[in-house]
Amino acid sequence: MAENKVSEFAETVGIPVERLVSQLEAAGISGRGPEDPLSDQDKATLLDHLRKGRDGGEQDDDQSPSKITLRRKKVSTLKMPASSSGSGSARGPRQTRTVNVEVRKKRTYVKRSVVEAEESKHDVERLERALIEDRKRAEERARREAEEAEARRREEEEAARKQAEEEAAAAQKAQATEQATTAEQAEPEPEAAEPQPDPEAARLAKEKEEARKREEEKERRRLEQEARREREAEERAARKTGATAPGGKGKQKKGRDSLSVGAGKSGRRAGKKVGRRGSAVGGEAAKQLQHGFAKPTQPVVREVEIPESITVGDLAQKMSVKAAVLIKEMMKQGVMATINQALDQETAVLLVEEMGHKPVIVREDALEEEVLQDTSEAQEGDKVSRPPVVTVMGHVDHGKTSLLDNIRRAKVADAEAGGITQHIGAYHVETDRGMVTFLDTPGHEAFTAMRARGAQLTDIVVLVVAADDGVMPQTEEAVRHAKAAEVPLVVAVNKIDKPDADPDRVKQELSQLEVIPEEWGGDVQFVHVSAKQGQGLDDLLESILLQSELMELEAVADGNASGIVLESSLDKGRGPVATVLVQSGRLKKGDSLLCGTEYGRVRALIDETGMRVDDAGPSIPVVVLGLSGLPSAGDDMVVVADEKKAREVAEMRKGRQRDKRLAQQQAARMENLFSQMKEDEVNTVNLVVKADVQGSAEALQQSLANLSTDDVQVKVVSTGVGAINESDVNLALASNAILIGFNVRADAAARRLVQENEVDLHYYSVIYDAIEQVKNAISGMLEPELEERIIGLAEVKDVFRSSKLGAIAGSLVTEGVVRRRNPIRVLRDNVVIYEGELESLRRHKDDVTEVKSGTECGIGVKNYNDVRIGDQIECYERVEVQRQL
Ligand SMILES: Nc1nc2c(ncn2[C@@H]2O[C@H](COP(=O)(O)OP(=O)(O)OP(=O)(O)O)[C@@H](O)[C@H]2O)c(=O)[nH]1
Repeated sequence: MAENKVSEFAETVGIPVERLVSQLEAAGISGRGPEDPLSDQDKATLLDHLRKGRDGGEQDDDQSPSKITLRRKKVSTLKMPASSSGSGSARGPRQTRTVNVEVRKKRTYVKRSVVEAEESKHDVERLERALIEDRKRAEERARREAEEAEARRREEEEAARKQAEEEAAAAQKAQATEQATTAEQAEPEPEAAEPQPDPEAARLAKEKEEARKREEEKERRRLEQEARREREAEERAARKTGATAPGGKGKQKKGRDSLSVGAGKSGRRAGKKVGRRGSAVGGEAAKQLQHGFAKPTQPVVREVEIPESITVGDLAQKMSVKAAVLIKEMMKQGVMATINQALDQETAVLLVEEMGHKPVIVREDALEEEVLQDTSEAQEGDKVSRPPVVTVMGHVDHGKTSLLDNIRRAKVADAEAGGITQHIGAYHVETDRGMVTFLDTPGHEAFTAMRARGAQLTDIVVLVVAADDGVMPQTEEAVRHAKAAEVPLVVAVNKIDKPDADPDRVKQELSQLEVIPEEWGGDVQFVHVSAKQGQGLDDLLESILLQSELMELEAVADGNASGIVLESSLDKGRGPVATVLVQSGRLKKGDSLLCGTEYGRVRALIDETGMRVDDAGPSIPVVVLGLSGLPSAGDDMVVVADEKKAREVAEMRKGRQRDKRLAQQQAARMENLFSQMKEDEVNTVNLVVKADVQGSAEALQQSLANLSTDDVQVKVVSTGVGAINESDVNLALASNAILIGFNVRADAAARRLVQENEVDLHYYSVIYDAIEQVKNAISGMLEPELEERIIGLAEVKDVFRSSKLGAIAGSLVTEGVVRRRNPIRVLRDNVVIYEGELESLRRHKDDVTEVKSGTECGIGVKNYNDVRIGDQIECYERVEVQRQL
């Protein structure tokens, strides 16, 4: 920038070129000729060097004399003859005079360095002057450039402002029309969303303009600061190159403060920079501002990704609106929500559309679908016929367990408490005619629970009806459930061995439920059996297989297996154990499994007889070892090629389940609130259920919840598998619930807690008992009903009028007893014409409390004198009757 040649600079400074060159050499800038360029940096280095030289010279003076003066004195004698004039001759001979001559000489010797220092001092002064001039010129130039840049910037700003105003006005018009349709949606700036008159737009533009100016001023200051920092850095660098004489530090600093070559240079550069950048920034800013202003005038349509569940707060954030705005929008739609409330995908999509954005549904189950797709593809192959899966249903004690037991040729019924089927499992039996798989369920509860989860397992329902008992409530329910699931029935008319067995009655009663026997023209096979004696069982199996043939049940027998989880439990030694029913493909040892929210590799397969097997084909139930946790009954089971993917899907499902549970809890809380507000009359029985296996827990939950009536709500707060522990007791305490242990007991700690807090704990080993007892408990909670009972009736035979007592009906008690204190009704032709109470009851002028049938009496009715001969007076009482469910 301020570079010039050495010769030019020597001329400016006013010293010979040779001296400047030698000074440069001495300052460490060697190899410079008169025509070589000299940079500002070089000048600064030279100046520093010279200053040091000067300062160093001064210091030398103090230590040794800079000059020596020598003085020399020479004295000589000169004899001169006296003068010969008249007066002196008369007295004596001729005389000589002696003259002393003193010659003095003085010489001063000056040290060479002092001379040089003197010269250097002059040089420094000259150089400083030159550099000051130089800097002044540079500053002047920078100032001019900055002014020019500022002028340019102003022009551009003016142009930008005008353009922005024009655009604002145009956008304002456009928005006014748009306002009508988009209202206040999708506008991040509320003020921009409102229609405004033109002056308002101008004001806004002005405000924007001012904001922009402030911004630019800030930018300018930043650039200046940057320049200053740069300058200082350069100075520091310059100082480093010449910093050798510590003695001169203080002065050097002073000099640096007063004069800086770097400052001039940087200042100019900074000036230019500001100018250049300033104008550039000004231009950009203008563009940005044009854009920034125009932005809110149009609705910003965002693509909003919506997962399966999202909170109100998160959704608002995705749309770049405040949560309050979204909540307001929801209120408009009639939904009251809080910021943390979870919304399902459907609702979220509606809201996003409502607010003018584009919903993008995030398919979290893409991976899941891919995994399942792989399995179904791996199952492709020829379908072969498969064994039917049978569920046995029927009324309690009609012989379901005995039947299954007999078919299986195992003594299950005897081993079980109460002789009632408890474990929900499955087993398959081989017959001469083929294979049949039986689901060992306690009735229709588990069947329905499975169906509720979308798991259609059962191909055929065997309806057990005791021939001596006929169709009972649970028989009817079973029929209803089977029909709802469109599963064909085979009726086993059981206990045919009993003397009072009446199979025709069974047929009759079932046909009323539209279960018509084949021999009566229907399509249902009726088989007479005796589970106890094993009679007719082959016929039953044959009928089942016949039915299954009609249904042409088929499945792919090879490839990756898929099926349904029947039950699961935690085995101390073996970890999570799950019974699965293979529906398609072949499940093998070593397969990677995905089971609901669990995954794993099949470590072992065990059949219903406890034997280890290598694989299991369609319709075969098998116990699987090696899962990560306990899947739920009804969960899908699939074999996947990639265990890692299975794990990912399982984790994802768990997360989804958690979200769903949270959403449900939220809903439940609100529901509770509302229901409490609305019907504080409703009593609630809370239950905490723990059972030995998942299936029993679910069956209990279902059955108990079904006991709910309009007056009493039965809520199963929690169900679980395993012993009752402290946390269960705490939960029961917190929710004021009754604890139910089904085939499980409380551990020591839990027992202590139960005793301390007097928690209601009941153990059961028969589902029916559990249900009955809860039912009784609920009955106790029902508000007793008030029932009216007529206790006596009297016929009016005559009417006496007394001034004191009014009308007195002379009556004969025809039925029961008429009591003085009980309420009465007056009936005329069996129609109630008055309702009230007795004023007086007399017999032979004596007041009595009651009059029995066949006795005459005088009855005075309070506040009623219109009693007539022939009327009847009915006496009744109100009694509380405990209601039953
Ligand atoms: N005489 C006779 N008794 C039978 C027959 N089948 C079952 N029983 C008896 O009926 C009672 C109930 O039989 P279960 O098999 O336990 O009845 P269930 O339907 O399984 O009962 P839950 O599991 O409680 O639903 C038992 O005492 C059996 O011995 C039969 O064919 N003849």
